[in-house]
Order: sequence, then C-alpha cells, then structure tokens
Amino acid sequence: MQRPVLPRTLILDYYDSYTNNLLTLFTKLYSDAEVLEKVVVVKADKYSWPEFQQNVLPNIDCVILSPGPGRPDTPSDIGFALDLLRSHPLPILGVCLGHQAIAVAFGAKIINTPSITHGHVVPISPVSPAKGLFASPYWQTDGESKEEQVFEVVVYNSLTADPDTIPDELEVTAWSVPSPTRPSTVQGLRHKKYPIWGVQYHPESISSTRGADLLQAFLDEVNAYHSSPASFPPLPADIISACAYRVAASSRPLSRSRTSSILPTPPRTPSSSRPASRLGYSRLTGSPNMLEKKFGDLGRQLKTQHVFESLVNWSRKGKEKAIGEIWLDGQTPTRPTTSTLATPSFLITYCLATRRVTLHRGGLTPSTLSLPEYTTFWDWFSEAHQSLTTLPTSTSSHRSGSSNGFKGGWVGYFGYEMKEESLQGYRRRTREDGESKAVDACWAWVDRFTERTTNGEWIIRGMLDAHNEDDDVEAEDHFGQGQTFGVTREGWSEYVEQVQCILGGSARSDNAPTVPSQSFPTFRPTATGDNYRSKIDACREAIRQGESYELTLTTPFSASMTGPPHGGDAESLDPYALYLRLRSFNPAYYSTYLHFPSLVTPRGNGLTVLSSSPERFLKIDSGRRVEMMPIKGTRARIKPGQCRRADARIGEELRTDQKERAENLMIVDLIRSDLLSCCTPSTVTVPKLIALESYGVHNLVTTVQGILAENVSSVEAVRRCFPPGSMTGAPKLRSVQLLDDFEDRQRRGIYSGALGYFSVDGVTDLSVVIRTIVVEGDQLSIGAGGAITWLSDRDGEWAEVLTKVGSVVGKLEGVE
Ligand SMILES: C=C(O[C@@H]1C=C(C(=O)O)C=C[C@H]1O)C(=O)O
Ligand SMILES: NC(=O)CC[C@H](N)C(=O)O
Repeated sequence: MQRPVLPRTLILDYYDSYTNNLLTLFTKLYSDAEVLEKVVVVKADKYSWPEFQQNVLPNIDCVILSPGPGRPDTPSDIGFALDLLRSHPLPILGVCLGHQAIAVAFGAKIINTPSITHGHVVPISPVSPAKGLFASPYWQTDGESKEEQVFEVVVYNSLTADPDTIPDELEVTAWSVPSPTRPSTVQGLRHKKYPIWGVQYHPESISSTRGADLLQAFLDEVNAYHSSPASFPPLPADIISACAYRVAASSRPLSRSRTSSILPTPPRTPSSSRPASRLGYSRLTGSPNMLEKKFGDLGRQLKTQHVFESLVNWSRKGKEKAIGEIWLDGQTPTRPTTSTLATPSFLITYCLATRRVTLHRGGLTPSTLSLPEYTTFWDWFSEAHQSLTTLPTSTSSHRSGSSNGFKGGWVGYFGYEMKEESLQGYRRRTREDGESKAVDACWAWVDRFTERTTNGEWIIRGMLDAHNEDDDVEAEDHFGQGQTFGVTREGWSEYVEQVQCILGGSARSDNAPTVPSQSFPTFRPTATGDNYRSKIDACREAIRQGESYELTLTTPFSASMTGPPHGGDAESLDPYALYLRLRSFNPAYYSTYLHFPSLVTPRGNGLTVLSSSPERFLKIDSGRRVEMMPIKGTRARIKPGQCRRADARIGEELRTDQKERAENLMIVDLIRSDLLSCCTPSTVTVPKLIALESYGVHNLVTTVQGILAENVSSVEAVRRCFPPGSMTGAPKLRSVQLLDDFEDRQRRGIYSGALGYFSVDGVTDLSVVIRTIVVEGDQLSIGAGGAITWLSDRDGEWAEVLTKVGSVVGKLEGVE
C-alpha cells in the first residue's frame, strides 16, 4: 500500500517533553526534507484563537494536539483546543492530553485513572468490529484474530475520560487489556461525524509499537478529507518560523542572533572575506595553528597528580598570575578517558540577577558588560564560541580516536539556574538576597594544556595567537581589553621546556606531593529526612493531579571547611587535598577539579568544584554526532571484593525492576524529544536502552544519539537540552516550576547543571553535575536527590538520597 501524501501538519505543543517524538513517527514514513517542509511543532500558546483562525487554519491541512501536563478542563492548560475541536475545521488527532480534550469538548468528564501509570508498557485492544483509525486499511492486517490485534504501548497518564460519561457523538475505539492491578481504561476515541480521533497512550514513545501505523491511518483520513490531492502545498514561511525550534533540513548558513562583546561587537563580514579569524582557524585544514607535542615514553611512570601539581606550581610562579586550576580527570577502569591539566588564561562568568558578563584575568581588575535585553548569555556565549571555532562540516565523516577529545577552548559549567534563559515559557522565581553575586555560569579559556592519553603518554597542546601567524591579519578582539586567545611562540616554547623538565624529572619541585585528606568533613542535610519525605508526598500529589509524570526532587547537604572532620580534630581543610581523597574514594568518568580562587560568590571568596559525576549530559563529536546518556535508577553496591555474586544480584534486580525501568524510560523519551529540537529528526536513535552500569553505585543508563542539524551551534544544542532532563523529571517545564516550589525556592547552583568543555573544533563533552562537592569560601555543599514517581516510597527515596551522598563522602553517620 502506498503511503498517504504528506499534508501540512501543525502539532500544537502543550509544553510536553514528548511532543517532538511525534516527528520520529513522521520520519519513519517520509524523508527529513519532506517532514521539515510540511510538519511544524508550535507552542500551544503561540497564537490566540482569533489569530489561529485567521492566519493559520487557512494554511494547514490537519492538527495534532500533543500530550501535556495538567487537565483538559483547565483553560490555562489547554488554550483554545476545545474551541478548535468544537468547530472542527479540519482533521484533528489528539494524543493523551489532546485525547482527553476531545472527551471534554463533547461533554465527557475527566477523572483520575484507576491505576495511575507513567512509563509502563500496557497492552491495548481495539474494539471489534474495528472503529475509527483502527478500522483503517493502514492499521488492519487481513486475517488477524482478536488476540493478534492486541498491541503494546507506553502510557503516561494520571487522568482518563470517565467511560460512563462518553457522549453519544463519541465512540470508544480501544481499551487497555485489564490486569489484576490495572482495570481497563479508555485508550481510543473517535467522533462519529467529525474528523476527530484520539489516543490516550503515547504512540511516539520509544517502547510503543505501531506508532507509524496509527499516524498513517490518520494521514490517510486527512487525505480523504481533502479529496486526496496529488500533493499538498508547503507551509508558509511565517508558520515555519513560529516553530518552537527550527532545525534546518539542508545546508544553510548558521543563524546568528545579535549579541554583544565586552567591547563593541566585532564587525560582521561574510565568512569568505573575513580575516583569517582571531586564531587563524579558518585555515585549519591540517593543523597549522594548533600546536602539539608528544612526549613518547617520557614521564609515563609519573602520577598524574604529580604532573598536575608541578604545572600548577610553575604557573603560580609565572609572570601572569594564574586565574585558576583545571584537572579534567576522567577515571574509570571500564571506559578509558584522557586527563586534561591546565591553568586557564582568563575566565568569563555570568550572573543572572544582574545580567552581567565579567571577564576575569590574573592580577587585573575584572571588567564587566551588561547584556542587552534582546539577548541571553547562551546567545552571547554561543557567538563568542563560534567566532573561535572551526565548525566541522556535516560532510566530514565521523572521525574517531583522539580527534574527539579536548583541543583547547572553554572549560567550565552552566549552573542549574541557567534554565531561566534556556527553557521556553519558564517563569522566574523571585530573587533571593545575595544572588547578584551568584556565578550562574563560569567558563575558563584554555589555550595550552597537558594531556595524558588513554595509553599513558603525555602530550601538550596549544593554539597559536593569530598575531603570530599572519602579520596581515588584525586579530579581532571579541572581548576587548586586549585579550588574546592563543599562546605566543615564546610562550609555547617556554611551556614545552617546562613540561619537558617536569616529565624528565629535572624540574625543581619545591613541594612534596599533596597528601589526600584523611577524611571528609561531616556533611549534614540542611533539611531533615522527614522534611524530604513530606515533599515526596507533595510530588506524588502533583503527579496524581496530572501535573507531572516524574519529578527529580533534590535537597542540599552542607559542611564547613573549618569544622571538625569525621572523627578527627578540628583543622582547616584544603579543597585540593579533599579532591585527592574524592578521586580515589569515588573515581568517575567525569571526575573533575576546578579551582577559581579569585571568584567571589554569595557564600564566600573562592570557588572550587570537586566533581565525581558518572553521568554524561551531552557530547558532540567531530562528526557532529550528539550523544546523551541519562541515568535513572540507582542502588547501593556491595563493595567489590566483598561479595561479588550478591553485588551482581543487586544490579540485576535493579535492571529488571519495573518501577526503575519506568523512571528511566520517562527520561529517555524526554531526552529523545530534547535531541529532536536540535538534530536532524531521522537521526535520533536509542542504541542502548536501559543498560546496567556499576561504578560507585549501580545505575541504569540509556544512550540516545542524533546528528546535530547544520544550523545549530554546539552551545545552542546544549541550551535546547538544558537543564538535563534526568535532574528535572517530565514534562520538563512544569516539573521544574513545581520543583522550584517544593524545594522552597532554594537555588541548586552548580549542582544539577552541566560541566565540561567546548573545544575549539566544535567537540563538546559535558557531564550532569551530580555527586559533586562545591566549595565556596569555607562552605561546602553537595546536592542529592532522586526521581519521584507515583510508585515512590518515602523511606526508599530518602534512603536513595543518602546512598548517593554516601557514594561521594562516605556514609553519613546518624542521619535518618
Ligand atoms: C538527583 C541525582 O541523580 C539523578 C537521579 C538518579 C536516579 O533517580 O536514579 C540518577 C542519576 C541522576 O540523574 C543525584 O545524584 O543527586
Ligand atoms: N501525557 C499526558 O498527556 C498526560 C495528560 C494528563 N496530564 C494526565 O496526567 O493524564
């Protein structure tokens, strides 16, 4: 059977985190180019009802009403959908919330479903004889028995249409197959006269079957409704540009928003006539301006700690005062990573409350710039990064090996509160005192560094300042203040010599190696366990009301640098010595030490981040492949060596636990939808669904990948996926707003944000900031939390939080 001709389809998005996944159903049937020309996802409140009737309806052929938080009988949740359904000017398909809207529009009641279910696979049975879309030739397979017509899908709902109130003009087309724990519920509806169909389940979920069949059945009806034209016209440009996130189908220039630099914005010149760029990267065909020196066997036997400390000591004595210390210290036995040791040449910080970008350089007074109204830090930083980047073209093949590591560029973090400028529709909470000092984002510029490769060899890398490379070229100065972005030839020679000395063992070392802290300071929850338990109740109540499907509730733990450590005498702790303890106590793929002594935060002077995160937020490789690896599902381990079989059993129990799998699946569907906002739709896939990974704790991890669309920069991709879905729950926007309240409007700060690097060649790798100690002045904090679902148990969830904190700093004695 031929696939139906693709009509102009407008998907109204009720701020759900699964809506974009509907695009994947389209790309199973049509090419990316066709889908991007004919299908748009538009936020449901983008148009008023009169605007929609006047400007949009005449230019589209059908509408899909998305899933979403809230209720279809609450006007602020459902907008003009009920008017649209009652006037039914064109064919409409409702999914979940959209389906419930159909019921409400024609008089049915919405009630709590007898068994609230999110992220579980449920069998569905169409009524017999088949009705509505299930009677379509695109659905029916000749000769199927009733049992064979049962199909499996994922459901995410707390509410349902009350079957006793379905009006005569509507008809139920499918029911869930009842089980002892789940009574049968309405899963499909159709209007007997109008072109309106709905499904309660989520055909777009990764674990649903027959989603594309359902879509074809609908699109076939749309064709019939419009008298089966040979083709439908493309969508007009104004509707395409109303799209929440636009992904280019083919080669187009990068869309750049207006941004500002610390001094006036650099003049725009077409890329062909542009100067060879500030760092000369536009001529990066081989590696003309990228410097690299390999040391072979020299220093192989040295500990990374020793080399790091020697480099730091050397830079502390240098002419220019170092502005920070960076050790990207990935270390797991199973997934090898490189280590990066660097002292950055300058820092950029951003404060949301003041909207100020500040440039910090060693020994100089910081200079600041207020961002104009029309822009955000994301745009500003994206522009700053792009102006220094050679973007790999989409035709460049997927290169492997070392070309995917850090090559120099930005290292730092986006704190969780940066969601304020990334999440569409986010309503900001009121500001607290002291927030005008907050460091909501911090990015350090690294133009030379020492790397330990996975095979233990030492390499140094650098990039040459454009001034040195080509005298004709006036290096542009994006930040003003005479800031340079690369090393000088002399600076590089000096660095080579110094590292050679260190690796060769001839560097004079004034200091003995730092001794790791003997113990961790005593961390305490800032609120009691009972307080957290009561918030779990509040989360479950929000879930019962249909406001959220899953909420990642978190809470801070704090300690003081001057307080008495576990069982020891009072002593002042050194954050670096503490990091040395952490890296051996909880080695993690994203283990990181960031030390910025000159930064001032609301809690004190100096900011140090000691991270042992196991979770990948987002990686972009040199072939523009984006990979996200959300973790959901955590269990404590029996420490290896003690009882391997019992430990493996706990892992297996976690992997097969239906509640944990549902938690993970919910985030997987969310992450797919996030990636569809920045990747070419057909490229978004899930190569590994719910795999067990056991490091400090047992975790369930999923891998989601896609290819970054040509018109989306790496910073913009991160922004579209930020904050990390595993730290919010789903749907993201509503869950984040609820969590702001449940967490008493406290800032999460760096915790729950993203930390890592944006390399000059476009390669990016960021972790989700969890299992991380943040040191501000003499205050230490660790955030921890977990995903709350309808099935959550108060004690179990609190125990999980303590397990997570315990994996970082050891069991907290006396905390219940
Ligand atoms: C909230 C935290 O972790 C998140 C929640 C997890 C879970 O619910 O199992 C696992 C990893 C993280 O995505 C934390 O570590 O604080
Ligand atoms: N996924 C959805 O669209 C959910 C719809 C509604 N908020 C419910 O919980 O039932």
